[in-house]
Amino acid sequence: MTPAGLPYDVTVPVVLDQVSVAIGGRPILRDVDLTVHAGDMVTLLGPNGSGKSTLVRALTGLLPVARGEVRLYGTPLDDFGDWQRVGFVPQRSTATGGVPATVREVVASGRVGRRRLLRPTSAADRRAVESALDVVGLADRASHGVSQLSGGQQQRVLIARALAGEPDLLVLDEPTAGVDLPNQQALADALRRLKERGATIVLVAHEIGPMMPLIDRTVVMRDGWVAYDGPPLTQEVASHTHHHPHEHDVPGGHDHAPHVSSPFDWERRNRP
Ligand SMILES: Nc1ncnc2c1ncn2[C@@H]1O[C@H](COP(=O)(O)OP(=O)(O)OP(=O)(O)O)[C@@H](O)[C@H]1O
Repeated sequence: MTPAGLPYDVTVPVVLDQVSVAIGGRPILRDVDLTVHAGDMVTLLGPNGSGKSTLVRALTGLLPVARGEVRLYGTPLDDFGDWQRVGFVPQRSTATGGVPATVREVVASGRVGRRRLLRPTSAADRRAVESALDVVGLADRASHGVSQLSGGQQQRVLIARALAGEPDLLVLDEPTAGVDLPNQQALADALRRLKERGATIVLVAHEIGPMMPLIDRTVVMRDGWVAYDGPPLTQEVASHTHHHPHEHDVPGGHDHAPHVSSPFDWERRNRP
């Protein structure tokens, strides 16, 4: 309920309302306001360490919120139970490493939220799995072990797993990091098909590449703030947010986001 006692709009997939997140007592997200409208594809850009992963982990309920509220489809996260509507593709490094499963098994695990408990897989489940494998171009590898695949192909397995769940909202955390152009193109094609079905997509990315034409809106994070929220940024402007390979070497405990001289500096909002 809103403060005025009215129900929230159930057609709006994502609302972050003044959300702050702290990790180990350190503020990571500060008073973030973000609304994602149904059917939109929104990309989150920003320098390394600016809080993009933290934001998507907070909105998928993987991280607790210190202040403010996250609502999915009009329901505060604490009360939200419709998780089968939400697909999440985590950063690759945290995913399939060492899992002795076949491609088809991993993709089929994406149907778990759609199946009734302890029921055998239905024809609809099998169709969704085969179609997802097809979309990411891995139908011919379905019985291979995931660990035999390249990094880019493993990433596509995770995407197929999310697609198999036929999500209304798909959240992807850097699916293109370290992925070659053909794999990026395959991902863009998969996302286009999902979008044509009316799905809402939130994408954390450093490289936009072939996904640029699909994007409805860009949000740029800086130091845990929303620095820009508006029309899609051109590749040229987006390139100001490039990875700096040595940032991970900087000891923690202070903000290591590099200074980026770009339009975001003067378009920044939400500063105290
Ligand atoms: N588990 C954690 N423990 C301590 N600090 C963390 C943790 N996760 C994230 N952080 C810190 O939070 C800040 C934001 O990290 P986050 O991963 O959200 O940024 P990002 O914009 O997604 O960066 P990247 O491009 O590296 O993925 C960083 O300073 C990071 O060091």
